[in-house]
Amino acid sequence: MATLNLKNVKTRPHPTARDTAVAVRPLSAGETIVSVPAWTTALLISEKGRRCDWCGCLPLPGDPLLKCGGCGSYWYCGKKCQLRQWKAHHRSICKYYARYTASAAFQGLPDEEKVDAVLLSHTLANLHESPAEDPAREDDSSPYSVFQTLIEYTSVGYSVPPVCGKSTSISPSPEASSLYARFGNNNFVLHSHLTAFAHGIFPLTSRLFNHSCVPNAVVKYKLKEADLPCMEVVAIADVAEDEEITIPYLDPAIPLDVRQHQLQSRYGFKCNCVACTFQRKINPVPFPSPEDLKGLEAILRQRIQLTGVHSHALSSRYLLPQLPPDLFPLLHDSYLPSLSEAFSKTSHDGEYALALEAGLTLLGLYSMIYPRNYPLIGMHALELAKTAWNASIQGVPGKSEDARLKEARSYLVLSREVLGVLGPEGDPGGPMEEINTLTELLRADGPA
Ligand SMILES: C[S@@+](CC[C@H](N)C(=O)[O-])C[C@H]1O[C@@H](n2cnc3c(N)ncnc32)[C@H](O)[C@@H]1O
Repeated sequence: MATLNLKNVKTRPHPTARDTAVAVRPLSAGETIVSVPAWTTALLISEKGRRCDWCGCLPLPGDPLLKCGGCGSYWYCGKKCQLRQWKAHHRSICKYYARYTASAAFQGLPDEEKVDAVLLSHTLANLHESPAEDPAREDDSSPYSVFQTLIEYTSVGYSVPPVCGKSTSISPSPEASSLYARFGNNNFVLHSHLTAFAHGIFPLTSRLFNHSCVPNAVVKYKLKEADLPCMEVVAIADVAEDEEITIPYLDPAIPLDVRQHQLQSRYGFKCNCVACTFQRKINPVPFPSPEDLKGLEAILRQRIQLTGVHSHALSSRYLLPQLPPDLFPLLHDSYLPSLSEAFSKTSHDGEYALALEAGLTLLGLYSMIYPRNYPLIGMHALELAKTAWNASIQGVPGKSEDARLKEARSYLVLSREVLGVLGPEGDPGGPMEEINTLTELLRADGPA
């Protein structure tokens, strides 16, 4: 396929990744770079019967999902979603689905692969079912054509899962093999408020965006009844014209070795982003001794300098490579998980003073590891705001009620700013609604 040239982004050759996406014009944090409807999706096993198999929406209260009368295993918001999925692929799957999912070949797959097996079945059925509507084989910008140009999965030893349909053969067809060869390193896990609910194929996004552990864009999903989920790639930093646009293929906070292994085995490349390069240079780091830890954590909290006004309290530059050597032990693989667990446990147990201290330390660590405006920072700031609010209600010693409320407000402002850059996504409600509710409660509690 030739280079792509869209409104905000185009492809440019890359020395090792074939192509990369660059901005066609300057982009601001919060701008949607591309909007790509799913080609096909498949719900996670845990979400079956909970949301619509077509549009991914949750049912409205008092309006249960409609079950497919044929297979009894697909659920829809209503007739419109059902009809659309029927035409897209369900009519060639429905009567074989029960036999397929009960088969030893399907049952033997791990859950994640079961979802990909169903996704492959949907995709193949879609190709066979709608040739007239699918301009695929001629139109070079159709999802099918773009998908066929994607880089193949290089991992050795994967096998093509069984496909649902008339044939009971477990040997994959050349078409199934060719599609599946691009699944592992190109497909996406759809999420709502950072919680996964489906796997999906978005060929244009796969064709465009490379990975970085310090990305300047992230993906989110918009859900609308009767439409397939739509992916939006959103800039989380200002991007200059011609600058590369990258997204995270995995959580940049995963320990370096695990991250590198996953990027190599699943995507076939060695990541040379600024975070990996720096972490490779300083690895291995010692675990901080209990005596040192208290002092290092205090420094981390000071570095945040949460002024109580806005996210500009967090630096706009990516600071990890400037980390003073004294603080390197905080990058030990087991430190972040233990700190995160300490925060969850203490806030769950109502030990709010301890939770607020651990939570602020964790915010300090996140702000070093993640780029500014990374959604998880906003989610964590919201948790901290709720914890500070609870501490104010409980009259937790150590600070006055007013000081706790002020703390809650400052975390809330940070959370709103960071999640505001991402904008609305996923299911209704979620963090933005929680931020609005808490803002009202805090307003009722007197002046800032
Ligand atoms: C979803 S595609 C990205 C688009 C791809 N560059 C292309 O030209 O079609 C994923 C593949 O791109 C390559 N890739 C992505 N990020 C990379 C990076 N940071 N460094 C090197 N290769 C990368 C890998 O081959 C990976 O399997």
